Amino acid sequence: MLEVKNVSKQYKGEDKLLFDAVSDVSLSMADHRIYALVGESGCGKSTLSRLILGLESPSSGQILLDGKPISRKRKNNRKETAKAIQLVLQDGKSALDPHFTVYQVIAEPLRNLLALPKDKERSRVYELLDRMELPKESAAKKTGELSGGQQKRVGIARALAVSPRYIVFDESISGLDVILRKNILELLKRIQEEEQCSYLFITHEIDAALYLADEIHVMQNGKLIESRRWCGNLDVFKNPYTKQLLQASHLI
Ligand SMILES: Nc1ncnc2c1ncn2[C@@H]1O[C@H](COP(=O)(O)OP(=O)(O)OP(=O)(O)O)[C@@H](O)[C@H]1O
Repeated sequence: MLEVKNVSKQYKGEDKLLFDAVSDVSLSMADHRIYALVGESGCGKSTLSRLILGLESPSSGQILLDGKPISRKRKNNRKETAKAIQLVLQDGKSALDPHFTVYQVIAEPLRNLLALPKDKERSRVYELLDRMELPKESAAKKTGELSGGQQKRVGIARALAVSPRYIVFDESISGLDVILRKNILELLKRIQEEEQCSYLFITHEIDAALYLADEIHVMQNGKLIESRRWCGNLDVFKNPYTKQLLQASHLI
């Protein structure tokens, strides 16, 4: 269980005053489920994802993995957290070093976190390429030579490599055309069923959240304003802001 308990994060704004980028957020993530965090740009989604990954510390509150606080401060803790929770970033181009080959990018967490022998590492990389529907030959390509959709698949393969229990997707489908976006969403759904991991799927696109998630959490100005189990009935959403998001996506 991954638990976000009354977490706040303050930053200094341009006026030098502190403000809450994330304000008193609580969220429990069980195993084998998909959670979506939906909200507009600047509402605090990425800040919350950095806190969950232990890349930053909360100003107050706690993030607990199986009851223990998440920390990347010590090397051992960092490795344990990274094995359990992986991140897929929005933009394949900036998330992946364009000079590295696809093989190097996917093998890196296997080396750093699992220290697999070379033959096992190789077979795992090729297995992941296959599952991501990427051709074998792409292993030798530099990531900068790939299309946007292929870069996203490499980013997902890299996150999956160590079989994490949780994967945080931060705007991972934005910038794709409609067909690629649908393909990636279908792929994510299938992978989650196969791997039985949990996702925190962070997006400003509520329709994508509804396609994937078991639970929808809506964020505005750093706060969670509505959290619902998604049962396929849009009437469950009561908050006017959520309704605005649904209207903007032509869902109501
Ligand atoms: N390191 C930082 N220092 C100061 N302010 C920050 C920092 N990181 C984020 N912020 C501010 O905190 C608020 C929330 O930002 P955050 O990036 O978490 O939002 P977001 O919902 O992920 O937006 P986007 O989808 O555009 O990335 C914004 O006002 C942002 O400018």
